[in-house]
Amino acid sequence: MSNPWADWDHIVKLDPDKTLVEGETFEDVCETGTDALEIGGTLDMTQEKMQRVIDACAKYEVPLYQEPSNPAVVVEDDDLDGYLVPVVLNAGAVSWITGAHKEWVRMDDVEWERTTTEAYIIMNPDASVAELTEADCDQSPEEVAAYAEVAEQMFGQEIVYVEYSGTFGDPEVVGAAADALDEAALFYGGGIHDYESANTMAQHADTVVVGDLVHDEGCEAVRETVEGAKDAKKTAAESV
Ligand SMILES: CC(C)=CCC/C(C)=C/CC/C(C)=C/CC/C(C)=C/COP(=O)(O)OP(=O)(O)O
Ligand SMILES: O=P(O)(O)OC[C@@H](O)CO
Ligand SMILES: [Mg+2]
Repeated sequence: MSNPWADWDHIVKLDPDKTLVEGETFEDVCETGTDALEIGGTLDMTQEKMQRVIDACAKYEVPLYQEPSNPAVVVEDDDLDGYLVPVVLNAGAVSWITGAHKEWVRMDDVEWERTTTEAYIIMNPDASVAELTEADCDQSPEEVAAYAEVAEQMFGQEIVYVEYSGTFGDPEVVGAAADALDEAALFYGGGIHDYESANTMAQHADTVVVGDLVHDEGCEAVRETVEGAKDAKKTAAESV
C-alpha cells in the first residue's frame, strides 16, 4: 500500500455506534474539508453498523478507511480505500498486540496491499480503549518517544498513533513522539474540539484525528478543526 496519509492533515473518525448531529448528513461530514474518514470505535461494533457507515460515505470523494477493533467486524468492501489496523504497543493484554491479529490472519484472506497497521500508544486511562486493552497509560514523554522509536525502527511501523481518546492530551508528549520519528507518520487523536486545540496538536503531529466532536457538536465545529490543522501546516511550511 502506498501511503496516502502523507498528505493528510486531518481525519474524521466516525463511530458507527454513534449518530450524527440532528439534521446533518455524511455529505456534510465530507464537506468539512477533512482529508480522510476512518470508521471505527471500541464499544459495540458490528459488521452491520460498519457497513451502514461505509455505504453512506461511499459515494463521496473523501478517502474511506475502516479501523477494525477486532477481526469479527472487518468488512470486505471495494468502496473502502483500505484498512488501518491498530496494534497497541502499551497494551497489558497481549491479544491487542499480536493475538487478535494472529486470529484474523488465520480466519481471513487478508488483503495486504490495502492494509496498514497503526502503532497505538494509548494515554487516557479512562477511555474504553484503554480499559479494553488494559493499557499502561502511565508513560512519560520520554517513554512515549521510546515507544515511537521502537515502533518505527524495530517493527517497521509506518504510522504511530498517540491516542488520548476522549480527552485533550499533553502537547509535550506528542512533540516528544514527533521528535523520535524519522519517516513514520504521527497521528494524534483525543479531545480536539476547536481551532486552537487542532492547531496546537497539528504543530507536532502529522495528522490530527477528530472523533467525538462530529457526533456531539457537528460539522461546523469539525470545519474549525480542519482550519486549525491546515493553518499549523501552512505556518510550518512558511517557516522553513
Ligand atoms: C486484528 C484486527 C482486525 C483488529 C484488532 C485491532 C486492535 C488491536 C484493537 C484494539 C484497539 C482498538 C479497540 C482500537 C479501535 C479504535 C479506537 C481506539 C477507538 C476509540 O475508541 P474509544 O473512544 O475509546 O471508544 P468508544 O468511543 O467506543 O467509547
Ligand atoms: O473522540 P476524540 O476524543 O476526538 O478522539 C479521536 C480518536 O483518537 C479516537 O480514537
Ligand atoms: Mg470515542
